[in-house]
Amino acid sequence: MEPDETGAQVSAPPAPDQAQQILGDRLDLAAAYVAHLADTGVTHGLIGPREVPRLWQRHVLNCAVIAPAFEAEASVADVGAGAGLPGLVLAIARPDLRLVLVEPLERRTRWLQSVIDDLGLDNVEVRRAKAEQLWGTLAVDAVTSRAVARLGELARLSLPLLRPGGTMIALKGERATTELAEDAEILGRLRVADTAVEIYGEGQVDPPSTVVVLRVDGMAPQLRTPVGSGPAQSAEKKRAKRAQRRQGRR
Ligand SMILES: C[S@@+](CC[C@H](N)C(=O)[O-])C[C@H]1O[C@@H](n2cnc3c(N)ncnc32)[C@H](O)[C@@H]1O
Repeated sequence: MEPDETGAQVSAPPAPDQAQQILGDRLDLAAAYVAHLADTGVTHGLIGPREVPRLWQRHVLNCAVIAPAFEAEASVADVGAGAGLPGLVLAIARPDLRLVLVEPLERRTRWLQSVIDDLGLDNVEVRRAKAEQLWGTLAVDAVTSRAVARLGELARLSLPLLRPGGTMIALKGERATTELAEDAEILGRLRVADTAVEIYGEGQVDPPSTVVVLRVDGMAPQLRTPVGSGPAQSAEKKRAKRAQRRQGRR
């Protein structure tokens, strides 16, 4: 941790070359976003205070390295945007993209909007809703997510937001391959035609970012019942709760 001159915790800056290489001329905007995260992001309960020293390495740069995954000028919905990870980072890193941050909690959507206004970003909007409430109203090129649900449930929520031929890109970390195998049955019911695990940011961030990429034949069906309440799902919920406790999120 790095106290500033007043003793407050501040975010450890990335190595200049590393951040410059990843964010280029968008680095100043990213730094302004990190400053918001470290300040009102913490006081408003969007990010745990213990995350502050690692905002760059563990959160912002890990999200920024997936920016090359998107086609030029693609429309992208970030499901469960929370504090803007990865959606707001992508809007910063790729001004050609059009982002929709989908987040049901009002406290979070208000904070996101205030940060967007302060940064002057014009390629991102906030929608206060659950993903499933937007089925049939959004048809985007790509849907992203991080730390929202395990893969099967995430696919159920996200795939109906895609246009035919669109791509779901989920930041999944080391459990990517396991969840693909464990949730194969529900992915089949959702008409997933192609699956891949891709690594971004090798040699740029440690660890590099692992994403699951899903493509559907045509439109995915809208399944109203949440996926799974079996042992795997319960284990995932426990993992998510432990992670939230660790991060001190409310
Ligand atoms: C653990 S947070 C992760 C936030 C952010 N993606 C990150 O990586 O820090 C999960 C977020 O998903 C949101 N969420 C939960 N269910 C959702 C749903 N059905 N549709 C959209 N967002 C949802 C929650 O409100 C919360 O902000």
